[in-house]
Amino acid sequence: MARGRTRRGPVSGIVVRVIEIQELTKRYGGKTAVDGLTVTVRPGHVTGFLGPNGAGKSTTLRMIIGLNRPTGGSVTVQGRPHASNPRGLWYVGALLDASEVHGGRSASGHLRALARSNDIPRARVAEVLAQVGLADAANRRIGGFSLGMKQRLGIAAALLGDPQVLLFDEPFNGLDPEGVRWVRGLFRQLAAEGRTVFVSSHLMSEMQHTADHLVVIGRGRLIADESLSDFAARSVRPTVSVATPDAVRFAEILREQGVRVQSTGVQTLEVADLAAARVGELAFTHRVQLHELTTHATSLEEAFMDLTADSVEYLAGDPR
Ligand SMILES: Nc1ncnc2c1ncn2[C@@H]1O[C@H](COP(=O)(O)OP(=O)(O)OP(=O)(O)O)[C@@H](O)[C@H]1O
Repeated sequence: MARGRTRRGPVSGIVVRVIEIQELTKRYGGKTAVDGLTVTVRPGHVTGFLGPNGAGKSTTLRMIIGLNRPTGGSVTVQGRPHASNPRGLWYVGALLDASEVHGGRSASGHLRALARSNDIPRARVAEVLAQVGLADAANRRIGGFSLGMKQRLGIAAALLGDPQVLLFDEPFNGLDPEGVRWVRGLFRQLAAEGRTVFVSSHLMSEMQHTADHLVVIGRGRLIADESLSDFAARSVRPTVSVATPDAVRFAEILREQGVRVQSTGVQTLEVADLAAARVGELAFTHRVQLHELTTHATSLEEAFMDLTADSVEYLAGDPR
């Protein structure tokens, strides 16, 4: 934080960094984009906000900062509706749509305008441009920026007011692998500083290396709100692939033990909920010859797709 600044929280002397979402609903005509969502997003974590396309993530983020007005329910940041916070960027920094910037302006001109309208010291502009790696592009027109550079500029704008609450909508779009690694490190650092970091994505593969807590929605409704490790423990079940010339008999033996078995080919089986060592022991006891015994873990991405399968709005057609 810039020297000499004092943070004026909503309650004198106390900084509340939490986002409280209560029964939040947004309808567009007959379409319900967000449907009675209740979630608390806490400080000190990177919270991943996951859901398939059209699940209502962007609409929720826009309602958090008062850009969209809820049809029902409420959302408060640091104890009050954000739209009523004067000098908003001191409280909440948000990267929503990185392409929504004036292409004719320079990067530093864009940030200077934001700083001016939010009463933020001008010195912060150079600080945040350096922080996101755009110091050399400070005077270049945004219109010539790549999508990745626009994302970095959007992140710089979010950091400008040194806020305790940060929202990022699909921040990895357009970033190269080095950019992705950098953003992950930045989010972890911001959370370690005790800030609230809420990051939307429709890809679990992006979130599993970024977030430590997950909020999953589908069709505007809450599906899961738990730590990444709890989600993984609950949903990632190892399966064991078995290849044997005696597949039919071995499947019977396993079923007699109460084990779930599926035939995956003439000589192959997939065994659920039983460790490979135990499968091997049973084969040995019953003199079943094994050609292969391999453990697979379902990926978190598969678990996420299973979880949200009923809420996917846009399914690709059969490519025949
Ligand atoms: N201004 C609007 N007018 C009408 N419908 C809208 C509007 N904004 C969003 N919607 C609809 O609300 C639903 C939720 O959209 P939203 O953009 O919040 O989803 P999302 O989870 O952010 O999706 P994505 O990952 O594709 O960005 C979608 O069905 C969308 O078509």
